[in-house]
Amino acid sequence: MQNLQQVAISIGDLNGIGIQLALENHGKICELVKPIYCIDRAMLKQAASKLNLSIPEEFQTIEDIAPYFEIKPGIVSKESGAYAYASFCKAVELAKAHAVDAVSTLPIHKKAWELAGVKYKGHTDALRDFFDAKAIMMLGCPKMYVALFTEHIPLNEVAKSINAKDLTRFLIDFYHTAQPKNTVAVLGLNPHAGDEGVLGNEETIINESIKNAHKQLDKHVFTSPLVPDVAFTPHVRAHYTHYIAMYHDQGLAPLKALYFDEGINVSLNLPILRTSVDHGTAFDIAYKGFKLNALSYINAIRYIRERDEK
Ligand SMILES: NC(=O)C1=CN([C@@H]2O[C@H](COP(=O)(O)OP(=O)(O)OC[C@H]3O[C@@H](n4cnc5c(N)ncnc54)[C@H](O)[C@@H]3O)[C@@H](O)[C@H]2O)C=CC1
Ligand SMILES: NCC(=O)COP(=O)(O)O
Repeated sequence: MQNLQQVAISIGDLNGIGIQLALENHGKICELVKPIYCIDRAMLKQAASKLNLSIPEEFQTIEDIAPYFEIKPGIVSKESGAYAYASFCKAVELAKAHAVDAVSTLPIHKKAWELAGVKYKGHTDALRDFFDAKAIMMLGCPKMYVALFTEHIPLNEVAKSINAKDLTRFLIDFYHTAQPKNTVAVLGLNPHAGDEGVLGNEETIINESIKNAHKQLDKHVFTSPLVPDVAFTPHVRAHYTHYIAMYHDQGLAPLKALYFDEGINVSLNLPILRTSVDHGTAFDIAYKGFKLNALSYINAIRYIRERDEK
């Protein structure tokens, strides 16, 4: 039998659903990889007891992640934010030291990170800084992946963030790291992709970036800016597996409408492999005995396994 890869799993916000996913799916995860959970035993026991779940055998944990605190299901808290961040940092530390082959992250709450004084909006943002690399956030599944040119910024900053230098670099990095086999659909920004300048001009910059990228790659990879409200209709989707969106909800609203259950989040263009679930902390259903959908979590781990097999 093939040696399984070791994967550090950061435990996410312990007031949310991540720990239930980890406990309930340990058996399935162990068929794919060897997981190491970045959580102290005492915190694990507290969570398992609150969930009324037993701790599976050979559930490998790590001590001294962060101070013990009382789990408060569904509550945004500084303590839980600090623990989630420390757990993520431990997972990255293991990957940096080559003690694991990859990292997979359970969901964190952005406000809890902020309350804990964490300066990053999310994992991707932090990884960019940790590795001084231009990480690319891509979510999806083999039927449809969407990479985000801008992500966790306010909407009123999107248009001014679109410039040819950064977008050209992004397109080239995306091509090298996502390795798309087919033409990649690039979205315009404005309604009707600007309608030849009637409704905005950012498409001129997007077009220029696409041309620059084609020249530097010496191949034709990307479409011209597509009309965003048409780009995800079934007959257009039939032509593409990879999309590039100019902002978060332009890409993720259609993706999650179509593939929320099975989708994952992958950080491209980094020296380590990091995947994640595509959903958040789901505080509304945490510790309430709800049956969770675990497909995103399992697929996030499966992606790591399949990358190893390639
Ligand atoms: N990978 C990560 O760390 C991510 C973190 N977040 C963060 O999570 C927090 C909460 O985000 P929301 O917008 O409320 O989205 P959410 O994904 O936590 O919840 C949206 C809806 O989907 C349901 N849901 C989510 N995952 C589920 C699962 N596995 N099984 C069954 N139902 C599930 C929830 O109950 C809720 O009704 C925010 O701070 C957000 O930024 C959001 C996405 C990814
Ligand atoms: N919308 C994706 C999300 O919020 C997760 O971001 P990250 O934590 O993977 O950077």
